[in-house]
Amino acid sequence: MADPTAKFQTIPAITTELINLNAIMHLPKPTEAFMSDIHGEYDAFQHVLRNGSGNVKQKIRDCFAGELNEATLQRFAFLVYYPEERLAYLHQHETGDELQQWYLDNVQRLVRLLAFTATKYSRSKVRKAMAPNFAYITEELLYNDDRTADKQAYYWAIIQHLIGLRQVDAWIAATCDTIQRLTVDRIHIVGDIYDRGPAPDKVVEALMARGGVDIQWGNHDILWLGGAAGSALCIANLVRISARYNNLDILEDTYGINLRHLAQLAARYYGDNPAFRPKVATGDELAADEALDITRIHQAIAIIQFKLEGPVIKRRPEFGMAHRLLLDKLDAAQTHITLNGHTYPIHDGCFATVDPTDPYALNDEEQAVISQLVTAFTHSERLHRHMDFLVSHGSMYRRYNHNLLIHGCVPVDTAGEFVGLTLQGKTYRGPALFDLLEENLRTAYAHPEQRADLATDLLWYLWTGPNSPLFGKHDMTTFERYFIDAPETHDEHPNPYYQLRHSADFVRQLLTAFGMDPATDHVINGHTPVKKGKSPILADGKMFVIDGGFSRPYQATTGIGGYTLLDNSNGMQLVTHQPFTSKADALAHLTDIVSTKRVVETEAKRRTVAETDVGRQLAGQIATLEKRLARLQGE
Ligand SMILES: O=P(O)(O)OC[C@H]1O[C@](O)(COP(=O)(O)O)[C@@H](O)[C@@H]1O
Ligand SMILES: [Mn+2]
Repeated sequence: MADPTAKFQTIPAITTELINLNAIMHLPKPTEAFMSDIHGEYDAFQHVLRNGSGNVKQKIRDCFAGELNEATLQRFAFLVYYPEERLAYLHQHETGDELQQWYLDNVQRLVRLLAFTATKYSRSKVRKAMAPNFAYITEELLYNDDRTADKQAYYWAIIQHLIGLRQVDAWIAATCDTIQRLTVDRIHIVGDIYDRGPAPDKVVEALMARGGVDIQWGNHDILWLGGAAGSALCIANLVRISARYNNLDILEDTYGINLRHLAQLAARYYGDNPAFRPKVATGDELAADEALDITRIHQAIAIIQFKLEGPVIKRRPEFGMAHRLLLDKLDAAQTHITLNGHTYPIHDGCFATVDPTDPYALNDEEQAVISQLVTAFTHSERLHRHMDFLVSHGSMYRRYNHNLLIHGCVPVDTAGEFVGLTLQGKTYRGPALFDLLEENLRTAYAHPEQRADLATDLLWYLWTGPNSPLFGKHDMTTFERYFIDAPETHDEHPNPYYQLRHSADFVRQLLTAFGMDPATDHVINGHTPVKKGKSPILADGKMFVIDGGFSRPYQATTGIGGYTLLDNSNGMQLVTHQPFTSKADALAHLTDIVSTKRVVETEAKRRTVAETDVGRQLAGQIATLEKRLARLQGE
């Protein structure tokens, strides 16, 4: 990276920058928000993003203490969250003088709220959070006090002009956006944006527009990255999940992946099958023929998936997955399967294309379908735009200030020793395992034309491998869950990590191994929904698990609508969100999803920028500039 101090070479320039940097070091640490397992629930995610996990309302309360009644406060809060929608509503209901007064009141309020949220930041940072077109006007409003008599006329003239020139709505929308950005400075997504819910693409678009975002890849995100990287197995898995959750239109409409060939194959070989009917949210009933089409596709792609697993498992003995070869354990009639010495009946079998003498061979039509899908995935421009963002802003784990972020787990044995993957005689475990997998992911993504190389196979390993940090279980028993009743075959055997992470000693060891401070730092995980009645705070507050069920199908398990963890200058808080009904509902009734905030760690002294990773970088710049200044002064 270019040296940020390079442009300061004269005594006055260096002095000014030193004053600026030293001032920034004393500002309070900006707020970070952590969310995970969004699983395509765009509306709920947007709501949380827009209300700053409840922080925007708190800022309004603090800024206007005693001035606004509850109803006005609520309306004003919704203006900040959804300016476009609230302005459209306003234009339908107010005209003339009333409208004029509304603008005067609300523009003034927004300026005050903006000033209030901006106090934590340097002027230059605030400017960067503004829409460039309005930066000049907004700064004039922000840094002029409307209460001093001679400024008042000037201030009001700007507001009147904004109204007169019909720019006021655009200014309001831009300013609300700035307030949202300043309320939460950095957003960490701890994995699983994709699968199960309706609009992961929109979640990615929103994150791209927002900036100040980093992502830890989740196992579901890997499927889509893998798809763009040309992994047939990742594609088969994600198409299967999209069919299962009635989300195939994301593929067709959003990413331009043509499913016609798959649908034709499916119609030829498969009929209705209760095990493969799509899961549909209550109220979203499907027409019978549509449900049947999806049920057929679901079977066709599941069988392609099980077939594709064979050659990869066989060519990668180092993955240790030979026990996942299942199609060859079916009997000749394909009505029973023998696993670990037990024979189980198969229900809802759909093996019309499986040749008992060569069960992993794709027939010609299946081969054509999967080749066409791979071509479509590797050529989808929109998918690549989204995956480029996930790759450039994402990683396998991240150390950020006092937190270590990991979607799933760090694979260990029951004694808590790191375990991993042995490739060409070398075993990768702990941080080295993460680094190996990340390096290969980047290689695979950069070379979508290579489809059977180790890097591409490792993408699938990330999804389902026994020592994948993103999966965290020994087996993914998809086949057994579709076809076998016996519940013992459905066990997926979580890694011992999930027991051990309750112990503060274990978490301290992890932190040390990842180069963090075991005394002050924390681990943040997503991935495993926190069941009703269980706490997301483990290991004496050193470990947080924030998969709270943004994913609607999992809300019955968690009983809530999601968590956000906040880390600000005063400490850490856990916000619990109630299930979100719909955006229309929220807007019609101005209902926030009720959130409770629990303080989980309080700082004795307000933390400043100096105590953050950015602060450490700034300290380096200060040292460089001080040396340069001393040299110039000595000359
Ligand atoms: O709820 P479904 O659709 O049956 O999915 C269950 C499958 O999803 C997994 O839990 C992986 O997905 P998650 O990362 O969301 O946990 C598998 O371990 C399991 O086999
Ligand atoms: Mn996950």
